[in-house]
Amino acid sequence: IKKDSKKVWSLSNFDIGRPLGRGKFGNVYLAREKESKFVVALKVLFKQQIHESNVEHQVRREIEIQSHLRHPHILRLYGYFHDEARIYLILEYAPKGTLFKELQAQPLKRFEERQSAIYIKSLASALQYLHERDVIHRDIKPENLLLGHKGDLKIADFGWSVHEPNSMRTTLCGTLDYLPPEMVQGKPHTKNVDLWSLGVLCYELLVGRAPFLATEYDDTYKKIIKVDYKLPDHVTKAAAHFISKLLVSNPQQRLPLDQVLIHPWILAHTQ
Ligand SMILES: Cn1ncc2ncnc(NCCc3cnc(NC(=O)Nc4cccc(C(F)(F)F)c4)s3)c21
Repeated sequence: IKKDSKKVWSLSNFDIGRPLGRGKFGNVYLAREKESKFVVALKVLFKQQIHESNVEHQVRREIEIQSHLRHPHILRLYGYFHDEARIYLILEYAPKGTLFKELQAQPLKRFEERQSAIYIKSLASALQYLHERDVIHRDIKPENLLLGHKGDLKIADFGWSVHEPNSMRTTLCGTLDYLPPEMVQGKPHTKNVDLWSLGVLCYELLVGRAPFLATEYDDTYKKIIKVDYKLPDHVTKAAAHFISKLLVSNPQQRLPLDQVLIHPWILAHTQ
């Protein structure tokens, strides 16, 4: 969006298209800015629900953090506006949708090692950019990873991102699947939580399900604390080694991002 970022936007500046996704706080729609014909995604958040869930501070922080980020693998937040009932986020449109949808579309519901390594490398470089700015994403999962028109990965939804270091304040809701031991135990946590999630994501891309999946909430809890996961036989030794360096209970012992980017499994599949 070329206009100066101080511009005050309103709904009348946009033609609204089809829904792209539905969320707890509101839906996201394809939209086109009328003057420039620039296509965006418009995420609508209902103030009532935001207020009831006491996450106003998170929306403000998301806007503050993401509007200053510029990286090829981070979805742009171009701006925002609000009316009496809703907050609108003006987002970069990702034509190939979520990685979650792409994963479901795979014949075996999982990716080959090469494709998985390409996604993981893109994500690791985006996380390196965030961590250099002391930003922790904290919500890395296939639903929050989008694909550009070339199938290139983009991290989205900074609704849970914070500046490091941090101790959990807002009660967690939704799936535990991606949370590291220190967060499920409500301990203060650092950017190393994103390294754990990178390992969980790598497992899910290669296997087709999350490593600590369980039917009961507290079974997942127990498996996370014990780092209790198994890898199917089709996963190569190099991939298994890579995952084992990230799914480590002690946050300090997780493979740092600069090592992730030169791990033999990543180098073998991406040049
Ligand atoms: C599905 N899809 N397909 C193509 C496509 N192209 C672009 N975007 C899409 N989807 C939207 C992706 C998002 C980006 N940023 C978000 N941010 C957010 O959702 N923030 C947010 C929400 C609820 C509560 C809170 C908080 F803080 F109050 F807790 C914060 S959602 C697309």
